[in-house]
Amino acid sequence: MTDFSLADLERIIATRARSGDPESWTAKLYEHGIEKAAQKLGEEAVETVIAAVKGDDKAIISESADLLYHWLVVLTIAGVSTSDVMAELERRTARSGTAEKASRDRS
Ligand SMILES: N=c1c2ncn([C@@H]3O[C@H](COP(=O)(O)OP(=O)(O)OP(=O)(O)O)[C@@H](O)[C@H]3O)c2ncn1[C@@H]1O[C@H](COP(=O)(O)O)[C@@H](O)[C@H]1O
Repeated sequence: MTDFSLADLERIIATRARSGDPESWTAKLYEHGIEKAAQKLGEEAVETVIAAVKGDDKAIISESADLLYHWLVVLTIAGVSTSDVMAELERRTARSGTAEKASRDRS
């Protein structure tokens, strides 16, 4: 069990993104812009899917960490915060996913 949260990593990423440190992967992605960061996010998503399909728990953990890190970098560059996403997820707790999909299919 750990106390480390996505909000903690989000704060680290925000600082590192603007650090200008040549050793920082976060700064490198930030300087390249949203397309490069989004491309890395997509690659890590695919690697997570492959790990899941293989049933490789160790790889699922490692690829999920890569995925969440790159997701946070994309959010940072886009100027969207995790609390915006959490507010949307909280809003969705009011009804089930299948009910939500059914309401969209009717409209
Ligand atoms: N959590 C991460 C994190 N996860 C992944 N990565 C980097 O993301 C890059 C992924 O690149 P690649 O796709 O080439 O790597 P890969 O997928 O492992 O390689 P392949 O499987 O494709 O061969 C690597 O350089 C990883 O080191 C991360 N870089 C940084 N962080 C966090 O961000 C903080 C700041 O990092 P810097 O900005 O680098 O100082 C760190 O202290 C960490 O807390």
